[in-house]
Amino acid sequence: MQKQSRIYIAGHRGLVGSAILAALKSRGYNNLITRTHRELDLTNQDAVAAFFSSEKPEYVFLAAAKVGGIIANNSYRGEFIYDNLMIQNNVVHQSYLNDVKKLMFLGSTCIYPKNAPQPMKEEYLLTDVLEYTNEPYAIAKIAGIKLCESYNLQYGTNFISVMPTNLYGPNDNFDLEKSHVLPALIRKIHLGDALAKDNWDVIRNDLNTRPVNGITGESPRDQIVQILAQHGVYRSTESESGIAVEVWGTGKAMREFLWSEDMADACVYIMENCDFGDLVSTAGTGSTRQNQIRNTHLNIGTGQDISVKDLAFLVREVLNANVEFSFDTEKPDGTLKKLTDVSKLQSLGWKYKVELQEGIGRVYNWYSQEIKEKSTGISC
Ligand SMILES: NC(=O)C1=CN([C@@H]2O[C@H](COP(=O)(O)OP(=O)(O)OC[C@H]3O[C@@H](n4cnc5c(N)ncnc54)[C@H](OP(=O)(O)O)[C@@H]3O)[C@@H](O)[C@H]2O)C=CC1
Ligand SMILES: C[C@H]1O[C@H](OP(=O)(O)OP(=O)(O)OC[C@H]2O[C@@H](n3cnc4c(=O)[nH]c(N)nc43)[C@H](O)[C@@H]2O)[C@@H](O)[C@@H](O)C1=O
Repeated sequence: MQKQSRIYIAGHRGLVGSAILAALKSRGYNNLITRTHRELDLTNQDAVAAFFSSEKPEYVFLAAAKVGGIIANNSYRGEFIYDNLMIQNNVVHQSYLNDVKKLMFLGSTCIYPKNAPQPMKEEYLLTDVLEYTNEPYAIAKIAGIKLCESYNLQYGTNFISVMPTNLYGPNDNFDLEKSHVLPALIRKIHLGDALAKDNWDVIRNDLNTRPVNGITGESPRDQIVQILAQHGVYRSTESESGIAVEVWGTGKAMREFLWSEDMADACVYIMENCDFGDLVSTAGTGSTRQNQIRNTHLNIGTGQDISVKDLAFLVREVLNANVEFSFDTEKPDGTLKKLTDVSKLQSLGWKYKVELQEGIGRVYNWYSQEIKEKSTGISC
């Protein structure tokens, strides 16, 4: 990529897209193309075709998708499969028709079988059944990998698929129902600590920044207490601090977390240094060659994981919060372990930098700062 190349970042306001946009800007790329969801609905075939033919991007980062945590994936199954298939079909196909030089498709590690051997190598794709809670999303993502691979093989395109582990960072989704575990725990523990201290300014500012089911910081206290309890933050005589924060599932599920800016760094690094041809260049002949071509996607992760229970303890420690935890075993655990094997990416020369504890501190600072700015109207 040249500094003046026309680079389209689809999903530039999201967790990953915003980090990719910042990473490109900081490296001096100066011809960046963005559209919000409202400006360009990527599920709309005609709109996407018109956009590509007028903007003619040379490089594409496809970080737009329907994304959510375990309950959102399980509840909105139709939307997760339809939106993601439509977005990726439209963007990948128009990239081919408009001679895009290189495209990066973002998948997810949930493409691997539920009981895949650990750590999960790229070659474990399509070797067994998927985790049911996110099967529609995973099937859409697998279709995206195969779309890129098939276009590369038939049309000679240069489309690369990466499979990131669970990500976190600024601009994440902190919705208490639809978000992923790390932002959900940060927010619940933040609110629980404020409730323990009877710090209503903190609670009200949080709800004014992100209302919960229509309840804002201006709502009466009893309604606020009720809505927090519905989302697993409540007063409890059984806990020492007087506050319980509910953790979904047994707490035994293991997850691997990567800081979003590290993820963006990896994406730009791969786009700058790696082509589809490099990923198949070591392919042999016959069935060996076919197996190699089948597994040209790249895992992106840290190679380290933590149980959900220990994650809750770690978040509490970083936030210095005074809450106890209860476990809602009616909620699903999902895949019990999904640790990425990152040896392929490391052999290409990339490794993560930000450790989980540091990242949690950084994202909490971002979260607190955003609440401060929105509640005072003063931008720092
Ligand atoms: N978050 C995670 O832990 C992980 C994410 N990934 C993958 O990384 C990618 C980015 O995820 P993440 O940043 O977390 O997601 P976010 O939900 O934070 O952002 C998604 C972005 O997609 C845009 N978008 C969604 N639907 C449409 C649409 N129909 N038309 C146009 N734009 C749309 C949104 O636009 P707008 O802001 O304008 O509404 C938003 O900017 C996805 O492919 C996801 O599957 C993979 C593994 C883990
Ligand atoms: C990125 C990834 O994200 C999703 O898969 P997931 O990793 O299962 O998602 P999650 O972050 O929501 O949960 C991780 C674990 O954490 C537990 N958990 C505890 N307490 C809360 C909680 O309060 N909220 C949430 N969301 N989870 C909680 C939860 O029960 C589970 O055991 C899919 O989109 C998948 O397709 C995908 O790609």
